[in-house]
Amino acid sequence: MTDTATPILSTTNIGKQFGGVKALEGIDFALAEGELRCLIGPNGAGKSTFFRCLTKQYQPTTGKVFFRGRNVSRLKTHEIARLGIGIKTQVPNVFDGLTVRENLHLAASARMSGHEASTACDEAIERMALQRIVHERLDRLSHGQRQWVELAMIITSRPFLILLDEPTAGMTSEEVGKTVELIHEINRDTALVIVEHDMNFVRAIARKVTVFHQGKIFAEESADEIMRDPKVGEIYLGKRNTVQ
Ligand SMILES: Nc1ncnc2c1ncn2[C@@H]1O[C@H](COP(=O)(O)OP(=O)(O)OP(=O)(O)O)[C@@H](O)[C@H]1O
Repeated sequence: MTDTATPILSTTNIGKQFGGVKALEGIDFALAEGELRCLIGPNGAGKSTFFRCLTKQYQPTTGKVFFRGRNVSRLKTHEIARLGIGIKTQVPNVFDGLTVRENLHLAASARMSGHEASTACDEAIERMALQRIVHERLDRLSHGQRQWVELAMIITSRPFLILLDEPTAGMTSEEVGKTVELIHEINRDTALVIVEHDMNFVRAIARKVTVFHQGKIFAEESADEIMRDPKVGEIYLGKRNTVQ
């Protein structure tokens, strides 16, 4: 097998049980280098649990997680972050009283020093198009702008892979549109896994989609095929239909 065929991230037989509840069962998942994958599924399907097993917020009950060919099953969140996985959960991870630039500099300084950190901040500001707000305090920004700052903070560490939990939650449709552009920019050199409810966003991202249902992978197809698949419509709506 060549290096390019080795997935950047994979799992074998991931399961998670909460007491008597099997939230996840037998998840075999593989993400190629540079891939952008959306995880979707109806409420309670197991997406968030799987996301948390990947980020190590949860320790899976069964199975293994591999990152760049290395078994990372026993590592903690901060340890996989150090290996080059950027994580954005739904819990804000910014300092409200600091400016955009100061937040970015703090994020970059955790991994690199002086000049290198400044360069990483400049790059992130340009790539996430934050030039106009770089001296604004975080508490003065809109919800969408704060999310973009968090994306910029993640890319200052130049991760190989980014895991995002519902990045467009609470955004206006205009903000969702801009986020699509920013995600595509990030995906030029970084693989991404995105848990997402907003089907317009998933359609716009237009890559392969993994559908969860009742703790298992139900389907794995292109976004277009998923939207047309009546069986996927059925699990969302409880009847034969397509995803809206
Ligand atoms: N901490 C927990 N304790 C007990 N049961 C849990 C816990 N977390 C999740 N579950 C259960 O596991 C199953 C999967 O939940 P999960 O939150 O992963 O689904 P989801 O696809 O992310 O749903 P949503 O879109 O509503 O967030 C559900 O039956 C849920 O009730």
